[in-house]
Amino acid sequence: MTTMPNDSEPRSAGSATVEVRGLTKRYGDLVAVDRLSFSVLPGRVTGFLGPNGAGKTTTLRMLLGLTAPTSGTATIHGSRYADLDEPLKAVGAMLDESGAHRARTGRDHLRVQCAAAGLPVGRADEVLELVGLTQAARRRYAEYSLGMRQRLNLAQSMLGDPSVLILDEPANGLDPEGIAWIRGLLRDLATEGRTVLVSSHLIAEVEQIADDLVIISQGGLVAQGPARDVIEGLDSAPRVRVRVSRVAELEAALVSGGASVTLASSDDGDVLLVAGLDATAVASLAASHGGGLYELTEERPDLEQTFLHLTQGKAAIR
Ligand SMILES: Nc1ncnc2c1ncn2[C@@H]1O[C@H](COP(=O)(O)OP(=O)(O)OP(=O)(O)O)[C@@H](O)[C@H]1O
Repeated sequence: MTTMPNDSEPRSAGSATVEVRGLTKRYGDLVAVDRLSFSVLPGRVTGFLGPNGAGKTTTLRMLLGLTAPTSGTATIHGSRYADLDEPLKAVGAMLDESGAHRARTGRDHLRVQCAAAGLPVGRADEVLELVGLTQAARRRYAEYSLGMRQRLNLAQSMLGDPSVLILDEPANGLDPEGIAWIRGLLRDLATEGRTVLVSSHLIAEVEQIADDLVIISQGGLVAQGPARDVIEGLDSAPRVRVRVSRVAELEAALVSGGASVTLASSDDGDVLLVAGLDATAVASLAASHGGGLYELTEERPDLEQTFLHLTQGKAAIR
């Protein structure tokens, strides 16, 4: 896909290229990252997930040598970022803004970056093409939409043709077409053998693209592993919603039948939310104990709700 092969870096799947071990960051009394350990494999897209404030950016900044850990280690190809021989070829990063001057064109911004990094200036046009900004290359940064700025930021991270990409919320500001595009690009980059670590606070955003997931909450690890296994491990079992005339009697029968029951109110009166029994079992108990049956439906919590519940409760599912 790119024209600057970097033969010094491994491109085949194998052992982890990013390793985080016991990583901790304290700001006074606040523990932003708490003894975090995880590994990221080459040739795969790894989604780094957590709600706002979970510690994702702080972790990525420590990986990139921008924030000093309180304790623990974060390495790329076995070295701390500061010890990498050719950091721009080893790692491309996208954090916050690109730092582009508002009056400068996107192309000139990248050319300046090339010159500063000792890369051929022609590389600027290659990465602009890669992110679909060729048409806008000569427009000033001030005129770029948020989505275009994200693309330029991504182009900048690709300048050194890095084998590891660390991207903080790259889909922010992109429209649905842009999101589909970035998914395709990340997939291609991983297929080329690169390590792609991409953060998000929305599980749905990375669910379709990530091969692996690392989920954190309040600075600590909640789950990590192949995305399919992690998602299957989330408690997304359906629950049954039932409305009857004899609510208390049915509730008692459900509980003695082994269900866990939550009483909620709705516009139509009290409703029982039942987990641990399927709809047929609930219907049968409702027929014998509930009196008049007004409603019985099966609800499957959506993935985002399950993720929020998991990270708020910080229940470990490893
Ligand atoms: N420089 C700092 N000084 C003090 N506290 C900080 C600093 N940087 C981050 N924090 C705090 O550390 C915690 C983790 O923040 P961080 O930005 O890493 O989370 P995040 O998961 O990236 O969230 P978001 O998606 O909102 O950026 C937050 O409580 C934040 O307020």
